[in-house]
Amino acid sequence: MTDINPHEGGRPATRPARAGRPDGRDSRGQGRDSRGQGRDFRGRDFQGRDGRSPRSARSTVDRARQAAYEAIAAVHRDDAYANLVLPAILLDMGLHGRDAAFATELTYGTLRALGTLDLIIAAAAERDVDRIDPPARDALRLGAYQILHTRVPAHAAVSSTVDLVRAVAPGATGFANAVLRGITAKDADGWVEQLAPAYEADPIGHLAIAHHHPRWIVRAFSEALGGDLGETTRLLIEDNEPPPVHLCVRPGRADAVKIADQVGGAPGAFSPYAVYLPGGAPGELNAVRDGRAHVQDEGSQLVALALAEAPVDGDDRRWLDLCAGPGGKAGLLGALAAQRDAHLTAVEVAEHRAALVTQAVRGMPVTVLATDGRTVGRDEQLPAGGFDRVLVDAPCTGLGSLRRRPESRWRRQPSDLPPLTRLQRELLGAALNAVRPGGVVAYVTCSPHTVETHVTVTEAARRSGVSVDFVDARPLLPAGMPGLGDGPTVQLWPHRHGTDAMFLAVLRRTD
Ligand SMILES: C[S@@+](CC[C@H](N)C(=O)[O-])C[C@H]1O[C@@H](n2cnc3c(N)ncnc32)[C@H](O)[C@@H]1O
Repeated sequence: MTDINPHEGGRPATRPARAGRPDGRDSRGQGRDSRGQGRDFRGRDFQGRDGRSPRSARSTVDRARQAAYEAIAAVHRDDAYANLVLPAILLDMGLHGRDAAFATELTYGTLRALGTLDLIIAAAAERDVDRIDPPARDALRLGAYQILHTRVPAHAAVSSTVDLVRAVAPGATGFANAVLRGITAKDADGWVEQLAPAYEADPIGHLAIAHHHPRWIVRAFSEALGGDLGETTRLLIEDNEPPPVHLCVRPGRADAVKIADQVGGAPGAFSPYAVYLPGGAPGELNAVRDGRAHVQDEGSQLVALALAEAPVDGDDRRWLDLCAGPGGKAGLLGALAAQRDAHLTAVEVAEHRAALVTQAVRGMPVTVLATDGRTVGRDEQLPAGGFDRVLVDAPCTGLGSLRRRPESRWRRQPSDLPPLTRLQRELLGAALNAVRPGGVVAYVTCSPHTVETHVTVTEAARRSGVSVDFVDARPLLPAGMPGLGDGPTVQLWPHRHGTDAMFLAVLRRTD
C-alpha cells in the first residue's frame, strides 16, 4: 500500500506536521482547553503554551473511541489523512479485531457525515460549531455520530462521549452533556427533516444534508448523471459505504483466480486481473509483498487496460504514462509491456512519488523520469511524436473516490477546480504532442466532475494544434459491461460498477 494520495498534485499524503511537532507523532490526539493546556486521549497531560505545569489525569474512555477521537482530531488539527493516520494509531495502541473495526467505523463514519453532524450539533448547542473549542467539537462529532448512526445505545454514546470530553477538554463537560442530550431528542431522519430544505423545493440541498455531501458536489454528481436524482441518490448512498479493496494481479506474474483462492477473495467481475478482497490488511499478503499483485481499484485497472486494448496502426512499442505516481497503473501497464515486448516511460513530477513508481515497476521494462510531463518536446527523453500509446491519469479533485478518503469531500472546494483543470488541459495537450499520428491517448480522471472530464478533453483537444478523433472507449472495456452510456467516453460509477468513478476518454491523433 502506498502512503500517497494519488489525487494530490505531488503532495505527501500526510501533510507536514505543524511547527514545533516535527514528527507529527507526539502531537497526535492532543486537545487544548481554553487555557492552552490539554490532554491526549490516554490521559497524558501536555504543557500549555503558558508554561504551566502538567496535571495528572486518568481517562475512562474505551480504547476504540480514544483511537477514533485521536484520528479525527489529527485530521482536523494536522490536516492528516484518515486512511493513513488511523492505521498508525491502531498500531500504536495495539488495537486489533473488533476494537479496530469499531474505531474504523467511528472514524470513517464521523468524518463522512461531518457537515451534517455539525449542523445538528450547532442546532442542539444553539451556537455555530466554529465557536466550540476543537477538542470538545471533535468529541461531540464522534458522540453525535454514535447517537444517530450506530447501534450504540444513546445513553452509552452520551456517557462515553462525556468521559472523552472530560479527558480532552475538561472545561466543556457540562456543555457537552447538554448538547448530546439535545441530540438524542430526534433520530437522524428527524434532524434531516428539521434542518434540510424540503426535497420538493430544493432536491440538491436536501440530498446534500440527508446523505452527508457538500451541496456543490451533489450538484456536480447530478450533472454528470444527466440530472437523474434517483441515480444521484444511489451514488451518494454508495459513497457512504466502506470502500471495497481490490487487488490487481499483475499479468504474467500470477493468475487472478488462483490468488483469489489463496486469499479467500473473489475474482473481479470485469477486470481479468482483479481480485476482490474480503477485508484485512492487503499489504501483508504474500502476493503483494513479492510483487505478484498490488492494491488497485478495479476501475483503475479497466481504464489502464483500455489504453492497452485500443487499436493502433503500425509500431506499438513505445508507451508513456505521463502522470505515473504512485505507480498503480504503471505497475499494470509495465507488466503488459513486458508481455508485449514494449517499453513504458513513466513520468512523475514529484520526486518522492517517482521513487514509489520505481518501486512499483521493479523488474519491468519501464524507465521512470522524475520530471514535469509538460516538457514533452523539450526533454530528449520525451520527444514530440515519440510514443504509440500515452496515458494521462491527470491530477484531479478525486471526487470519484470519496469512499476511500472520508474527509476529502469537506476539504475539497470549488476553487480547487480552475488550477486543476488548467493543469489537466496542459498535460493532455502535452500527451497529444507526445503521441505520433495514428497513436492513441487515454485521458483518465478519478473524478466525474464534467469540468474535469468533458470540458477539459474538448478544450485541450481544441487548443492542442493537432487533429484528433475520439475513439469509442466502450468496446475497449470488457464485453457485456453494463451502464457504459452512449460513448464515446466512459464514466464508471461506484453504484453501477462497484468501482471508483473513473472517467475515460480515448483520442487518436490523426495528423
Ligand atoms: C491521479 S495521480 C496518478 C495516479 C497514477 N497513475 C496511479 O495509477 O498510481 C496524478 C499524478 O500526477 C502527478 N503530476 C502532477 N502534475 C504533474 C506534471 N506536471 N507532470 C507529471 N506529473 C504530474 C501528481 O504528482 C500525481 O502523482
